[in-house]
Amino acid sequence: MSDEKLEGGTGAPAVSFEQVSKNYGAVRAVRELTLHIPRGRAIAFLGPNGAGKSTSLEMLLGLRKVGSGRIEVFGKSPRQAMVAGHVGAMLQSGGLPQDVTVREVLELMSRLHPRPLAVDEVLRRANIADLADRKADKLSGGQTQRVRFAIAIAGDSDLIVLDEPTTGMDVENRQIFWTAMKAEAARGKTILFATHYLEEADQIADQVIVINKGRLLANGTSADIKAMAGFQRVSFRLPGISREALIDLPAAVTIDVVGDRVQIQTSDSDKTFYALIDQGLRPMDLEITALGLEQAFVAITERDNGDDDGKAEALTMEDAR
Ligand SMILES: Nc1ncnc2c1ncn2[C@@H]1O[C@H](COP(=O)(O)OP(=O)(O)OP(=O)(O)O)[C@@H](O)[C@H]1O
Repeated sequence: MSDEKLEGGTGAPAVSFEQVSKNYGAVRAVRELTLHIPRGRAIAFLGPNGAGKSTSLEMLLGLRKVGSGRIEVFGKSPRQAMVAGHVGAMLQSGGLPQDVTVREVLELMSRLHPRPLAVDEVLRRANIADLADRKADKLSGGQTQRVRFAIAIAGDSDLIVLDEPTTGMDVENRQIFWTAMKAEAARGKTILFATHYLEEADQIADQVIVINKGRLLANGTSADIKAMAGFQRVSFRLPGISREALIDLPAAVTIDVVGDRVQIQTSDSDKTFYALIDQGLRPMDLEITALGLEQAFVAITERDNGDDDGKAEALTMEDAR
């Protein structure tokens, strides 16, 4: 069987996880994770520290054994997909070799791939032509990250996996990096990236996957995730109010009362606001703000952490619509 093409069947998703679990002793790092990632999209993989992102990505790359369940990459096992050159990766840690230039590093790495890009093309795509003749071990943290991204794309792979690629980059390096990454996505590559920079995920990702405590919490567009969390925050002052008096407000997702300050996350701020008025209440210093992805992420993970029956119900795109 030739590995030149994606024989997993043209319909096979880029990545599928079926009921995947992984324990480290007593730590349940990944729990019954089922995911399907279509081809040609940029997907943000989000979760708080310790949620199981790196473990999932390492299993997907064939670097860590799957505990139970099944992972397929273009219809193949992770290892087969790796060997066939379908996957390029940039992991969280990993330095660059000493005493060689960036160009030499890329030449070396290209030899590991069955169908590498020309090194000049990699330098161009990763926007690091200016670093080509610099010694690889003498670069700044942000420059090192950009060279590591170049290594990830050097094989012209169909799937590019990036684990917190912009850690340590300043704003300028991050912008250069995301421009290069978006260009790869525009070439039809599937890009799966874990990040803690949620604003960037919001701008760049076609699809957002959120995991918490090793389980799938949400899977949809950025707008879907915001809708799941409650789209807006209504905040006002109302002296003497109790949380109990507000508990039946329509569309309210969470209600917090601290002193005379009330904060409500709502999926429909008009409905919530008019219900307040209908109850004869007169809120003061009213503010209505849209939730960003970061606030939505915090809201859904906090809600899940407060869910003490231990069972998370994954929210999907269908739920949000
Ligand atoms: N090699 C290991 N041995 C034991 N426990 C581990 C190991 N690697 C990870 N863990 C634990 O498994 C859980 C998931 O860790 P993982 O690194 O996959 O999470 P993460 O979402 O990538 O976190 P972060 O955002 O902090 O990088 C955590 O509780 C972590 O402490």
